[in-house]
Amino acid sequence: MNSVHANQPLLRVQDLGKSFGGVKAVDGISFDLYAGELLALIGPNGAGKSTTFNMVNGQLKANQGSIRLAGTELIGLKPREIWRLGVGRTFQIAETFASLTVVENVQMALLSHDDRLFSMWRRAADHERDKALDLLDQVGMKAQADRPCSELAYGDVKRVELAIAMANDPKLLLMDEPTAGMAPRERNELMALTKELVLGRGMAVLFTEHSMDVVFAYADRSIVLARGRLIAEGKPAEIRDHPKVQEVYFGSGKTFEKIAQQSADLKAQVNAAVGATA
Ligand SMILES: Nc1ncnc2c1ncn2[C@@H]1O[C@H](COP(=O)(O)OP(=O)(O)OP(=O)(O)O)[C@@H](O)[C@H]1O
Repeated sequence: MNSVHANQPLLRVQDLGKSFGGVKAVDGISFDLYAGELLALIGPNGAGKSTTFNMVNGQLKANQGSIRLAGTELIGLKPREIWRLGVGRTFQIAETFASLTVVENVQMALLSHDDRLFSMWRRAADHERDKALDLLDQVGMKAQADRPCSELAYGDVKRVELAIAMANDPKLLLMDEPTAGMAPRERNELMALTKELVLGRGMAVLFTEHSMDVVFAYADRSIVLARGRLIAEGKPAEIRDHPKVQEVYFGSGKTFEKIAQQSADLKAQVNAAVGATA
């Protein structure tokens, strides 16, 4: 399945495993992720998605296997070291500083990247404001730079979170349920923007997602976990038609065909309405 890629993978995960007591939360999974790709990590509840995610960002230490970023082994490194190597992640709304303005939030992130101390905050108001504005421009939020984050609509907060994640100039961005709690139109706009950033910056995104319409519309490939094992990998159509996926993931009567059609309809409507490029 990876033979179409001429280059080396940015992220190479091999035989990765993690147990909690007797539970094998992740049981020997392997996958590759290439620059310029959005890879969805999907599967039913308890499949091992969060555990996998947290091993990649260093919050959890793997029991077995290997996670290499551009050839560098990440297992054993601290989360901050992994972040410094270029693995970023988006943080939820509660973790932005709601009382600060939009641009100040991004400046805080730039400050952190440059390893300045929080106590230097008084000088941070001037810290790389232009760079912060440029990041906000990339997510379509420059015009709202001086508004407090607390006043923003939810979809706009998500855009600011993306700008904050970009401050570290990540090679790999991890997004945990990026569209949770969003309306369909907002979901599509955020994912279209994410795709633009991936292509524009040549980075890669690994994201978990429960909304299959988002996965089918925006993921270049998906990997499917069930009970800690990787049961399928491929493009949306390959996932949709995979018998094992149908068996373990969709016992609910909601067919892939319906979801795929909803996803295509929704994307077409949004593109027509906002002129978005996906
Ligand atoms: N800290 C922990 N201690 C013990 N068991 C854990 C821990 N974290 C996860 N597990 C178990 O590991 C398995 C995988 O959990 P994980 O949270 O990775 O799944 P998930 O696919 O992210 O699920 P969800 O979609 O519900 O968030 C589950 O059986 C879970 O109960």
